[in-house]
Parts: sequence; C-alpha cells; structure tokens
Amino acid sequence: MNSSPAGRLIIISGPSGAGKSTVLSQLLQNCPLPLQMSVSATTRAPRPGEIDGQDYFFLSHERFAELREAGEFLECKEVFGLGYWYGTLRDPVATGVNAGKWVILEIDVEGALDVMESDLNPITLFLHPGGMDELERRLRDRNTETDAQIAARLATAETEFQSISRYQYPIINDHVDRAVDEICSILLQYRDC
Ligand SMILES: Nc1nc2c(ncn2[C@@H]2O[C@H](COP(=O)(O)OP(=O)(O)O)[C@@H](O)[C@H]2O)c(=O)[nH]1
Ligand SMILES: Nc1ncnc2c1ncn2[C@@H]1O[C@H](COP(=O)(O)OP(=O)(O)O)[C@@H](O)[C@H]1O
Repeated sequence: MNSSPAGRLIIISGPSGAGKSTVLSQLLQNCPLPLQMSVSATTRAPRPGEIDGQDYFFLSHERFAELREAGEFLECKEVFGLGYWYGTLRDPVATGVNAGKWVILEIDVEGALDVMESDLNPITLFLHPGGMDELERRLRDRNTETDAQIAARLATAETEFQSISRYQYPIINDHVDRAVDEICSILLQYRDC
C-alpha cells in the first residue's frame, strides 16, 4: 500500500525568455510543497554550465527516436521548427507523482495541450514576460542563442500567446519574487484538495 499523500502534476509554459527557469528555481527553494522538476529529454546541445541528467537528458536524434517509437514519452514535440526535439519521459513522472511529489513539467504549449487532454488533471500556468519588447530584451541579454535562434523563439512566442486562455493561471513575470509568490499561493490552494 502507498501511504504517501497524492502527488500532483503541474505544467508551466510560456515563451522562451519569459523567465520560466529563473522563476522555477526560486519556487523550488521557497515554496513549502514537495515540488520536483521533471527532467526532459532533448536533442539540442547543452548550453555552457548545463548538466546532463539535471537540466535535461541530452540525447542523440537516434536515441530520442528510439524512445519515441517505444512509447516512452508522455508527450514530445519538435519545438521552434529548428529540428530539435523535446520530450517528457513517462516513468520518472509517474514515479514522482506516486511518491507524493508535485512534479513540474516546464514544456511548450503543444506538449502542454496533449497533457491537458490526458486524465492526469494538471494544474496549468502560463508565464508571461509582459510584452514582446521585454521578451526580446531578455533573450538578447541572456546571450545563449544566435540571432536566428532568437528570431525562431520570438516567432513561436507570438503563436504561444494565442493559447494563453487554455491555461488556468496566466502569470506576469514582471518581478521574479512577485511571480514566485503568486505561483506558490496558487499551488498552496490545492494542498488539501
Ligand atoms: N513539449 C515539450 N517542450 C519542452 C520540453 N522541455 C522543454 N520544452 C520547451 O522547449 C522550449 C525550449 O527550451 P530550451 O531549449 O531549454 O530553451 P529556453 O526555453 O529558451 O530556455 C521551452 O518552451 C520549453 O518549455 C518537453 O519535455 N516537452
Ligand atoms: N522578472 C524578470 N525581470 C527581468 N529579467 C528576468 C526576469 N525573469 C527572468 N529574467 C531574465 O530573463 C532571461 C530569460 O530567463 P529564463 O529563466 O532563462 O527564461 P526561460 O526559461 O523562460 O527561457 C534570463 O537572463 C533571466 O535572468
């Protein structure tokens, strides 16, 4: 018998550069819930400082395709139309939720819509940077992508904003601390449900 309280699935989406990683790392440190990040698999190259198995599982295209064909992904998508795949592995998510964790999927809108249609009943949040100018500034200041990659991210952002109404909670990340507090308050409302 499993005596742990039930875990939850949480989805956070939002355009690249909105501040998802920044906000989530503070949320994990400051919100008194058993939160756990889902580690996605991707075929994109690691950025300097990113650690395999911690930030992502960095896979070859061949290995990713094998796992996809074997049905190992809860969802997977080619994001930004640049040939790079991203996917959520089923097993670690199920293991986390069964152990009472509140597992956070930081995934794109297309993948999120797939999970919303499943019977997993996720809590869904969309992080918004405030405006396109601010988004571009954050992407340029982050200095991790080429101009072409930034352009692809901005084009995808325009499309992603059109799906904001599919999420339960739109969050404006104007100040990191404020956004973290807002998200934590929302999640705490579900603690006794
Ligand atoms: N569908 C899906 N999208 C993912 C997954 N992991 C990451 N993403 C999305 O892929 C996009 C790019 O992520 P990344 O390459 O880390 O760049 P960043 O968002 O600019 O930091 C973001 O929109 C993520 O939310 C996943 O497992 N599935
Ligand atoms: N509220 C904020 N105000 C200003 N800059 C921010 C804010 N949140 C995040 N940033 C910065 O914006 C850039 C993109 O943030 P990041 O967390 O990498 O976004 P994402 O994970 O959504 O792609 C980073 O350089 C980060 O330091």
